[in-house]
Amino acid sequence: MQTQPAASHFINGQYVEDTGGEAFDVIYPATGEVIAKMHSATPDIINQALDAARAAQPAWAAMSGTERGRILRRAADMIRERNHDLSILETYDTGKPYQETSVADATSGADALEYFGGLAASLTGEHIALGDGNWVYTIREALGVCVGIGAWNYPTQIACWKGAPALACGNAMVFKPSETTPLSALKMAEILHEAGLPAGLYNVVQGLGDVGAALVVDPRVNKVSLTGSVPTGRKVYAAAAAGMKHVTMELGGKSPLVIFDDANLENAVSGAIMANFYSTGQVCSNGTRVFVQKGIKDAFLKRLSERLDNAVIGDPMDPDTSFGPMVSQRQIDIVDSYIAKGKAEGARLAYGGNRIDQPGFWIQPTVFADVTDDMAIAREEIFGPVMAVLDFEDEAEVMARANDTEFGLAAGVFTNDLTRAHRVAAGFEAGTCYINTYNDAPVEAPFGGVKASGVGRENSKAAIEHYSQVKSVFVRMDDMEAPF
Ligand SMILES: NC(=O)c1ccc[n+]([C@@H]2O[C@H](COP(=O)([O-])OP(=O)(O)OC[C@H]3O[C@@H](n4cnc5c(N)ncnc54)[C@H](O)[C@@H]3O)[C@@H](O)[C@H]2O)c1
Ligand SMILES: O=CCc1c[nH]cn1
Repeated sequence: MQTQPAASHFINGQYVEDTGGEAFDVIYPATGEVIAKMHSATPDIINQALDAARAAQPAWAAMSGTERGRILRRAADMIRERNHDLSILETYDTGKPYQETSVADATSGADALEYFGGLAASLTGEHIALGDGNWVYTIREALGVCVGIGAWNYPTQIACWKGAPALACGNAMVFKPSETTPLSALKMAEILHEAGLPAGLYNVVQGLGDVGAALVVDPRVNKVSLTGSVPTGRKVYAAAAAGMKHVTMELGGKSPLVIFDDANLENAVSGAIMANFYSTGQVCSNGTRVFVQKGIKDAFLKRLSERLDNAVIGDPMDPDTSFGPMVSQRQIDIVDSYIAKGKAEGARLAYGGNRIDQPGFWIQPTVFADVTDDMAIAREEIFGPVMAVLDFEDEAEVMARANDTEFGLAAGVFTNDLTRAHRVAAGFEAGTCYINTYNDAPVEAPFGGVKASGVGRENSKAAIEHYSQVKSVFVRMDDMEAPF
């Protein structure tokens, strides 16, 4: 497959290059090979993208929602038709196994375009009756130019989760993918334009944090949506606030997964695997603090080890492979440092813990048992395949401990006690909660965090609130009065 794109950026409906921008390599995580060479956006490239977005947006907003939606839904169909090639590209970009990318990346992007394309025609205001026959109507308006900034773990999904609602509401988008995974957003831009999106409405510019920062402060930008870490979120939120811009912040987490001793063991182990090892542990909502009630602890750890032995670690392009490499040298070094901290702090290494000696960024799925709340591996987001198993005695105790964190992205519970399940879900300080399941993220449901994990919601009708604003128009039918 040709992994080198025609140029680094996609602006005003076409590929654009500016070799004056700092060069950077795209690495295939499974082998460490360079698969593309890109250039970071120069100030001129950023200007071109924002000017194109600004110029194209009013006519797009003036189109009917039905027309806008038709284009988005056409793009969704095209993504599905090309799912195989897009999934291979996503695997090159991220290292995630094709077994995953073929069902969870381009398809998730297509779901978002289909869902928001379907909603576009029904984005309406309302009529509000006042006294004496007077009334107010509301108009749901686009915000203008939206900037999307992506993380590297779900590059296609993030490009679409931000682009689809933005475009459905009549906005233009300038999207900056993560510098680690810059390829697939360009494909999304290509497909959207092939589907009929007018030029200038979905632009992709490449670069590191400085390019993102330049976009956030630009006065032509009305809204910023970031998917990234909490430290980056704090900077981007502050910069956006200075310009009084709308924001969505999809940030990191250290989510709890609570397993009671009445849970179905096999399902609980499946939940813990999905909460820690899918995408080689690089999922924002991962339940990496696995609280296991003492009565089920030994059985849980035994069955977890048996199931982990079944992981197929190998060539990510092989459809049988279920566990791939980490995304980058930087990320595997971070994970390694946390494994060292876990050992140093006295946690018991129950599974894995070693790098796999081959080119690329390979590490074993890793489980620490006997973890305590104060350990770094229980408090800080690792963003890799490292599960921390903590013991607990009762519900009140575990709820206090589960919520004792600055994060609040997700939380899960496994139990067969119906009332306890709902009580626990209600008590979690988290934006996305799971009962007897983990890490589902369908477009129909709101997704996002509370506390330091974020502001706003992606997906579902809730996202519309974050990509549009409401104007109230007061109408007086009788005479207007004044005091003098
Ligand atoms: N809540 C969610 O939906 C969600 C989803 C995926 C990933 N994440 C989080 O993302 C993190 C991993 O991704 P990452 O390592 O790419 O995160 P990161 O914060 O390092 O980078 C995210 C993006 O922000 C850009 N950036 C960096 N500094 C910036 C600045 N000052 N101004 C503007 N942009 C800037 C980067 O270039 C990148 O595109 C984890 O914390 C993970 O939990 C959250
Ligand atoms: O990485 C965060 C978003 C997500 C969660 N599950 C699938 N995608």
